[in-house]
Amino acid sequence: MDSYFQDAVFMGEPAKLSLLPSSFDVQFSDRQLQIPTANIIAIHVTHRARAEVSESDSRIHAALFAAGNYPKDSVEQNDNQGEMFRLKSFQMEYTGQHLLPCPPLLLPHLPEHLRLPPKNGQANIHVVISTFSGTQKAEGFYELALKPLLDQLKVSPYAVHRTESADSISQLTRDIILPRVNQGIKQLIILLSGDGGMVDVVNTLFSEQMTTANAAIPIVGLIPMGTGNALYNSSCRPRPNKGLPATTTQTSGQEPDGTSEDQTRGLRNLLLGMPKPLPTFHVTFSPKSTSISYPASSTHPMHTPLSSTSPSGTSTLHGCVLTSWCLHASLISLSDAPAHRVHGSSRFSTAAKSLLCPPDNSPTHLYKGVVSTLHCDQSGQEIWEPLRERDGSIRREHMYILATLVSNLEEGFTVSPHSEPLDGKLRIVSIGAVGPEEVVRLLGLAYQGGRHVDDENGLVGYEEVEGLRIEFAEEDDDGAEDKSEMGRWRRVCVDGLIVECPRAGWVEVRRDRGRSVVELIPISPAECYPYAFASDTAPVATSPDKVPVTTLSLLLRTTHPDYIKTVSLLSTLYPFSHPP
Ligand SMILES: Nc1ncnc2c1ncn2[C@@H]1O[C@H](COP(=O)(O)OP(=O)(O)OP(=O)(O)O)[C@@H](O)[C@H]1O
Repeated sequence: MDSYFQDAVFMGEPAKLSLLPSSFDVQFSDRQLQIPTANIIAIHVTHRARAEVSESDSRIHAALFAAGNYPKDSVEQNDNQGEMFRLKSFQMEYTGQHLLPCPPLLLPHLPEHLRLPPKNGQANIHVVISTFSGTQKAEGFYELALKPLLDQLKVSPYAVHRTESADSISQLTRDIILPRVNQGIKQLIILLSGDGGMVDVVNTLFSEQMTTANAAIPIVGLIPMGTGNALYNSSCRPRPNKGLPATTTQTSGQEPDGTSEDQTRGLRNLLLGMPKPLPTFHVTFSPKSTSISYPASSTHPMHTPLSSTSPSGTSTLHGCVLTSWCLHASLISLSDAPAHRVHGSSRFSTAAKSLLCPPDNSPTHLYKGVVSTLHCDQSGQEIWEPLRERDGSIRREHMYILATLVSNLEEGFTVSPHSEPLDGKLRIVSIGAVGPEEVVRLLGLAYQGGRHVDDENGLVGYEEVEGLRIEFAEEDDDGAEDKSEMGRWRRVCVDGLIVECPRAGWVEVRRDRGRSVVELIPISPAECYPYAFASDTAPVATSPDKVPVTTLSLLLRTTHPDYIKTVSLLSTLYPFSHPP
């Protein structure tokens, strides 16, 4: 294989460096170190030498940050849930005229959003740790990976906020972020959470007054700490099934070698990505709709009336991921119930089982109502059209209804394969009255890169729409043992929030067309051009009076075979110091 080599000193020891599509290689005289490219956060130029550096002394100094996840008590575990992450730096120094040839990962200087100065003594970079998200790993990730990275990069002062209740992120947004937004002060929120944290930020900014002209929309850098992380998996990392261009360093016909992966959990995007407006939608609920939650102390759901500012009594929520009804909404709602929460991460499968094959042997529920989609014709005229059966009749029973702005609901579940990161297009996925085996088969195809939308039997509807309306024809479920669950078939999910509509109620979803309230740092340029590391890439020339010092940041995973290989080498050279 043709490759580019750079003579170097790596942690004080002579070595040859090369950066290939799949790995960063350090070749010592007696051994080799290989680090997967997927774990590289960035190569950071921290210093450029003065003009007095002579041509004969054109050494380039570099430091390498490495971070990895490892089991809590140094015990190897095989599931992702048990892993923790950490960051580590390595110093490199290399000679010659060229900077390490990896422009997509090169960070010549900190991006503007990490250089936001404090104002009146208050930091404008906020780290928000959602302590309950996912399997509660956000605090550990902050301490072991994010904090050391921010500190070593010497980013502007930042404030750290930890959630203490389900309302913490909304409160922070309302009390601290929003007033500064209105003063025109640019802020960065580094959000360690699942989709729920983003929904709280978005809804608070929509619900509170954002004075128009002067408002400075906050930027969000998302660090995925939730269960599904739909927004992150759709907009902030490349999809595994998306093909990448071949390069001269690849043997013809070879699949890309894991290079499309980004295992840095949002840290690479934070350093190398450019903020983009986050598309959103709004959902209007008929009067008397209630949000559903399960308080820790109770096995019964709590119904809280949605607030309404409309004279007609309707309520509005905003979202950036999805609105669903039928199986998806029931699944999210049921899996949150205490009876299923006790199953931990397998609560979704136990909830799915009880919905598809009810324990009392009753048939799988088919959801009753009329669902219409909204399109605009060429003159901008709005046209509502109900979903129909093949014979042209209006469809009145449904199994799966989901409108989404994103491609993936979790890493491997591609619900909307045509959705591109932040493209702002609302797409609906619909399945009519099919049995449990069929719906399992169809949704299984979504795990194969979204093949369900091309189902040969034409059972899956998939189209881009402007909006969606559901008119419920579900009566109360008299069979429900718990009377507070009687309206369960009229529950809708908006980005994880569950709302129950009254009998004969309705829901309407529309794309937001106005100004975004948040900018998201999406997929980084490094992900778009991962093969620019290849040998045919022209190295970045550096004149002798511009000698950069760089930092290479890596995130390593203990369970990845490459990591185990790498760490066994690294640990003999530079032992990790485990936290107390
Ligand atoms: N200290 C806390 N006490 C109570 N609730 C909290 C606390 N911290 C966070 N929460 C709530 O926990 C929920 C976490 O949701 P989030 O979406 O971040 O994670 P998730 O549901 O595990 O992941 P995803 O939505 O990606 O599947 C949010 O509703 C948040 O408000």
